[in-house]
Amino acid sequence: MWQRQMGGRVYTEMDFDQEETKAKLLGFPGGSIDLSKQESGIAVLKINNPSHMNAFTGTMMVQLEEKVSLLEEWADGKGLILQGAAGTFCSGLDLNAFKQLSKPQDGMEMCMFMQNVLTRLLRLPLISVALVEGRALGGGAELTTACDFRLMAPGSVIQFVHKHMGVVPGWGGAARLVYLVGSQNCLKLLCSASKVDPELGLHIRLADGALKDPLVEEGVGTVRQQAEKWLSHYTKGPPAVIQAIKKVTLSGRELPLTEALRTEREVFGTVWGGPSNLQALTSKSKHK
Ligand SMILES: CC[C@H](C(=O)O)C(=O)SCCNC(=O)CCNC(=O)[C@H](O)C(C)(C)COP(=O)(O)OP(=O)(O)OC[C@H]1O[C@@H](n2cnc3c(N)ncnc32)[C@H](O)[C@@H]1OP(=O)(O)O
Repeated sequence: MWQRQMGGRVYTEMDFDQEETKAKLLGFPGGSIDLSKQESGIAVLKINNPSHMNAFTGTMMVQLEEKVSLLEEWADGKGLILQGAAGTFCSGLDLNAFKQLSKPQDGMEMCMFMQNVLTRLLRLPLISVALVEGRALGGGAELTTACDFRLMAPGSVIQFVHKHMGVVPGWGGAARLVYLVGSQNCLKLLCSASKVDPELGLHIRLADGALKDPLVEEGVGTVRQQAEKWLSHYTKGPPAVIQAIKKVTLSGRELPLTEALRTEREVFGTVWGGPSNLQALTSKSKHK
């Protein structure tokens, strides 16, 4: 159950032919998703298509799936920052691809593919942060909700513009948004397609932090440095323990209580009597 719920995807081969969808998506090229893993255990995933405000092409969807697979296997990983290239987050689906995927069946297959990938992204045993600079529009706004936390840079905007496009979120963004801000705020954001700036983001709890402007406040570091510092408060310690914390949090969030409790026991068993636990006991640590 744990493997199926936590590691698994939403849709299986019974629902759609993932390989056929991948092949179709690769027909919409442009941009890339770049992964860099740091020794600190923090990785950065970069959405890279700056000439189109980091719009998401089919190739980028396939590359995101590949990079998520690599991160699932990263034993030393603790944290992840999702960032757009060139000072902006992501302007959503590449509208050129949209023109060619406009049949409902094509749209649903793309949604199934993206829901699988973004669910796996959210379920990574890493503490993940979307670093929002510039704009996160449409599918880009949905992407921000596939991370554990959102940090907003000065002047940044998250906007669920779907209504203006005559659609609703399809990459799982509505389901995750309800979880984050509640159904009342979700309805308001989707029905108004209004802009969420850092102040509003903090108010409705879509954002977990507002970053400082390095051009205005001296010595605060770039927004990326600020995000790394923010994340480092939550990733101090050995990877096995940080990953275990993410797993018990996810199981509490996703599973019925009895299953969540069983999962918690299993995860507990992976750290109890482990090196960090024994070291803490022998050093008689005090929590003053
Ligand atoms: C589930 C997916 C979801 C849905 O189905 O609803 C979507 O994500 S749909 C896409 C939602 N996003 C948009 O509609 C974005 C539309 N674009 C804009 O609003 C503006 O381009 C903006 C605000 C992102 C940037 O405006 P600015 O004036 O700063 O720059 P430009 O408009 O000149 O943009 C530069 C360059 O980028 C191209 N661009 C921007 N976004 C997209 C996109 N989503 N797809 C394809 N191309 C995009 C824009 O056309 C310009 O290209 P150029 O060749 O220079 O004209």
